[in-house]
This record gives sequence, C-alpha cells and structure tokens, in this order.
Amino acid sequence: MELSRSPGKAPPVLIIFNPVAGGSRRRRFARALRCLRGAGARVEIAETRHAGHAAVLAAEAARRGERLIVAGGGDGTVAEVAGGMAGSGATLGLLPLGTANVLAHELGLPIGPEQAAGVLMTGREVVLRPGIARYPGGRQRLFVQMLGAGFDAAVVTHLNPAEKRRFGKGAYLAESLRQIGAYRFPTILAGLDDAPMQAVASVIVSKGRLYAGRFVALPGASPLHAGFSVLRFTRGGPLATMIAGSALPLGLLHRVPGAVLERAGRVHLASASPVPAQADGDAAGELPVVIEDAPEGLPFLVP
Ligand SMILES: Nc1ncnc2c1ncn2[C@@H]1O[C@H](COP(=O)(O)OP(=O)(O)OP(=O)(O)O)[C@@H](O)[C@H]1O
Repeated sequence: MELSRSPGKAPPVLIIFNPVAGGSRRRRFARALRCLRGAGARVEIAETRHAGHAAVLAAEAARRGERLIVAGGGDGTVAEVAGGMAGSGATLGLLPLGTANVLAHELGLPIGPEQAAGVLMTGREVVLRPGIARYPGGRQRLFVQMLGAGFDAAVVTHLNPAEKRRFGKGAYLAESLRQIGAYRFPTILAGLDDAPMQAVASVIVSKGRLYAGRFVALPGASPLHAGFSVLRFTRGGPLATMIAGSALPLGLLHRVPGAVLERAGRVHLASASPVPAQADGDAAGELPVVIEDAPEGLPFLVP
C-alpha cells in the first residue's frame, strides 16, 4: 500500500500495543508496523503488561507531549488509552487488533493491518465524544462505545479469557448460553436525565449504534455525538433473553417485546442487589453508576 508522507516528514507515532491475544494479533501488528516503517514513519512501541497498563502508558505519553497516540488492540484497549490521554489534546489513532473491534466498525476503519496503518498516515481527524461512568467514592472510567448493565455484563464478567483467546466471538456465545441458566435478572433502576427511575432487567447505554461487532442495535447513535442512546429491556429471564439474542444478528434488538430505545444526556443506574456492569466489552464493576459525557472531546483518526 502507498502511504503519502515522505520519510523524515512523518510525525512520530507511539503505539500502545496489547499483545494479550497472542499469535495472530502479533502477526497482524507486525504487518501494520512493516507498512508504517516502510512509509518512513518513526514508530515507537509500548507493550502493555497487565490490564489497566494501557491507560498508564497513554497518560505518560500525553505528559511527554506525544501528539499521536495509537491503541493497538480491541475496544478495551482503546478505552484505556482514551482514558489515559483524555484532555491532553493529543490525537488518538487505532490499529484494530481486538476480537469485536466495535469502534472500528462503527467509524468505518479498515480492519486489515496495512489499510489501518494507512489511516494513521493519511487519515482525517474527527472528535469522539466519550462517555464517563462515575461510581461512588469518586472512581470513574471512560468508555468510547457503550456501557451495559445486567445480562450482557454478566456474560462479559464470567467470560473465560483462555476461551476468548481460543474461540473469539464464539466464547461470548458459549458464555451467553451458560448465563441464560445462571443469571438471576435482579431489578435495575434506570433514571434518564430528570425522569423518575424505571425498573428494567438489563440496559445498554451507548455512544454508538453497533453492538457485539457489526450488529445494529441502537440505530441513529454515533460516538461523535454528545449524549447517549439508551436501550432498556423491561423483560428479563431466559425466554426474553433468547428472543433478544436471536434478534441481535437481524438488527432487531431494539424491536423485541419490552425493549425501549431513548436518548439521554445523563443516565443513573442503581439496584438493591449486586448487578454487574461492562464497558466497551470489559468488566466495569457493579451498580450504582452515573453516566455522562466526558468533559472533553477526543481527536480521533478516521479514513
Ligand atoms: N498484557 C496484558 N495482560 C492481560 N490483560 C491485558 C494486557 N494488556 C491489556 N489487557 C486487558 O485486555 C483487555 C481486552 O483487550 P482488548 O480490548 O484489546 O481485546 P479484545 O477484548 O479481544 O477486543 P474487543 O474489545 O474489540 O473485543 C483490555 O481491556 C485490558 O484491560
């Protein structure tokens, strides 16, 4: 692939690489690197050593004054890098090397390593509007795509990392089938803006329209817009969940009985029982949580 910038003029690129999925992820990363270096880019690599490390590396890079910080990984890695560099004014780039790569699909980024490397060299900037989840005690967590509470979070929380590495998206399907039998669907109270709290079984608070890869679940939503699309499921239990699971690949999740799709600028989720949350496909603690737009937008490279 031809990349347009000439040697010597290309800006330095720092890539924060999550190697956790092993073999094919490393090979795909090597292909992207060959492409970048072949085009004269000055590439620096920082490998993550544990969950949460990408945020630390991104914060350090932003403090050093790096202008382009690239997440080499999936949605969880993007969220960590975005959280670490937020507010610095640096631009975020993405080499999609994850399992679902929802943000990449959402914004039309190529998944092929050479093509994705090309975007880092010749892409244009848009402004992502990440969400921020605030927990009691002041802890907070940034997300770029969505936060879910209830059934999907139970699946993510119980997912076996070895199975995920081996079977990719198939591991989510297997864990979903296990959780249909195991999850108890405790009542969640969801408050949108100033409206009274409503009882639901599960809820997805999303920046984007896609869910679990390329399935359209919240039509009209965009990670470039302020505010959230909120998909509430008033029906829980195994049958309603199986119906939702079948509707997802058909793009009909928002149409299943008991589903309500709304917009909100602020969402408050709480429960009297322990209810797990997931953000951008990683376990994200338990309710209660208050979700709002992050204070600043984040420049992001797209084709
Ligand atoms: N070196 C590491 N060892 C163990 N876990 C790590 C390491 N580096 C990062 N992680 C964790 O792995 C999580 C998942 O990684 P990532 O999102 O890149 O892949 P994925 O889950 O396969 O992709 P997707 O979210 O697109 O499906 C990250 O959120 C991060 O917390």
